[in-house]
Amino acid sequence: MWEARPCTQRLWGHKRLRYEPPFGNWIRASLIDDDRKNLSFKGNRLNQNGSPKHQSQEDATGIVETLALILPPVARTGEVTRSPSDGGAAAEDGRPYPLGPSAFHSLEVSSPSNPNCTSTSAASPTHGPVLSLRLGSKLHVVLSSPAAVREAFKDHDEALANHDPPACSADALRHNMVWCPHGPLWRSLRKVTVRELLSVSGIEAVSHLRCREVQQTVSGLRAGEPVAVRDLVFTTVFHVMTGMLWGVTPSDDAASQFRKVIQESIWMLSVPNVSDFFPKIAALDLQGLSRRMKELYERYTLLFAKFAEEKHGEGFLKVMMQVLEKDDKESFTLDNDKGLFLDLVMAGTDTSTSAVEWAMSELMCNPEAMKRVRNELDAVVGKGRLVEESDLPKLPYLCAVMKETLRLHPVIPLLVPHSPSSTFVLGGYTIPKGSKVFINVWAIHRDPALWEDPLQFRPERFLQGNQNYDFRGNTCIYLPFGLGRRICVAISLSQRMIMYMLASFLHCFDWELPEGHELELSEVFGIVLKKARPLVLIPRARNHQLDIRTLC
Ligand code: HEM
Repeated sequence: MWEARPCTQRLWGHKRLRYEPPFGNWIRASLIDDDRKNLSFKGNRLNQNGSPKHQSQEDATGIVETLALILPPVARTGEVTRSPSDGGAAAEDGRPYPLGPSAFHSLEVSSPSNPNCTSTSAASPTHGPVLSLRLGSKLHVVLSSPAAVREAFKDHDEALANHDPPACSADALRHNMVWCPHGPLWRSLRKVTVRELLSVSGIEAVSHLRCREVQQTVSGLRAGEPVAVRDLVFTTVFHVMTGMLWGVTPSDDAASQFRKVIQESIWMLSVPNVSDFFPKIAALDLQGLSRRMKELYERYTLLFAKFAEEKHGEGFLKVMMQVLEKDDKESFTLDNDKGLFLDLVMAGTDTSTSAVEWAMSELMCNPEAMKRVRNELDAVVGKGRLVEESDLPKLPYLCAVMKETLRLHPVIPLLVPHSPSSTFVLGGYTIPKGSKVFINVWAIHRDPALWEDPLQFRPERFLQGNQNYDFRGNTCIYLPFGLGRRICVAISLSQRMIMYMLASFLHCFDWELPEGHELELSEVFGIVLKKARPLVLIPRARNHQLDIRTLC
């Protein structure tokens, strides 16, 4: 009845479910359900002229319905509950209302790119801006319009201040910032991280580190030799992060072990886990993911101790040790430090890597934009020296390229799922405590009612200095870093790293595709939205007056 096909690859970007419990085949079979394959994320199609075409906002439902694909059919009640006006059951006194697509028909939002244009039902054309899916025993809610998101985070910010930790992270990752419940521990961790590491002065203090790593990467490139952009960027960001945190660039062996831990942990967070849909049987750990995550965490613990020993704690670790020693008001321990460091490397590497890979891909598809970036770089930096971080504020077009990339390819397309700590009413519908709330940023960023030509890569739209497009998510129209209390903690650092890497790559080299390679922009949907096929490019030396290889 079930036939194995590489459908899981398209959905989650992994070749197979590696940790297969006794129920492995059963779970895999459900991922490959033939009847539902049309609901899966389709990948980008080609235009008539052969250039890659982005998926339209109408395909946004694909993201949502992809959620429905991840459960075994027996458990998937799968209903998309409709509001009364769509024929759904009306709410009765005291009972939770069904969630439905018409909830926001009366709420209007205007578009910054097109002020005359208003969006009502906004981003999810098939099911509307608010919908619910019952997957297993857990209610999933997806918000797909700025109005819905604004009401949720304006009026119910506190209730939505918890992330919903995946079952496999149970023991291992609960000490860290991303999954820690909203409360004194989370506040302490966030406060110290921002104050000591990610404030303007904290970021400035380690600019030499970013400079060293980026220059080393650039000088290691050989003209004419193909490189996988993803690997190149991952290694650079990874070294920057470890340098910032431990004050040490790990030896090749330790780095490769740590990298495996990071990549495997990220992979596991994207694997559909039965325990997430049936929390009552989570203790059985049917897929062995919790056990595997625990093993990874133990491996990481050894590496953490090794790095700390090597340098007796420098970088952020040194600061955290001092805080631990002198400030007993802070309610965290060395375990929290350990969790926090893992968190920062995990949250920082894959996201920044994906953003740079997407930006390079888009620029390769859009020669006009590429030319404009080049001209800007040559005018500001010239040909006699390398880019420096202090050049970045003078590169507005490059900044617009980064913003447009994060619009079309938000690297965390549904944000980290939030879990209401109390039941609240949103647009007339009840969102129950303990449900799982996703914000469909991907759909909002492609809504034609909010963006002119939403599928076109047009960095110019960000050049008007419109405050609606800042990274704080205040207007709920542009939210690549999320919004509210759990907004990304590293917005400034990410901006710097992404722009600096792009500027250096594009200033030093011309890039071309290897012969026979086609440029395509298909996406793989997971916790991080990645390019389905890694981008491979060949650097060609530019007409510079400096020898890049002699720099480091
Ligand atoms: C392109 C780069 C990045 C993007 C697009 C991005 C995006 C996000 C998003 C969407 C969230 C969740 C917000 C929410 O749930 O509402 C988040 C949270 C977080 N990010 Fe980032 N991020 C990036 C880079 C980084 C980097 C470089 C670091 C670390 C140095 C980092 C650390 C974190 C942490 C710790 C959280 C959890 C914050 C909390 O729960 O309080 N991120 N990020």
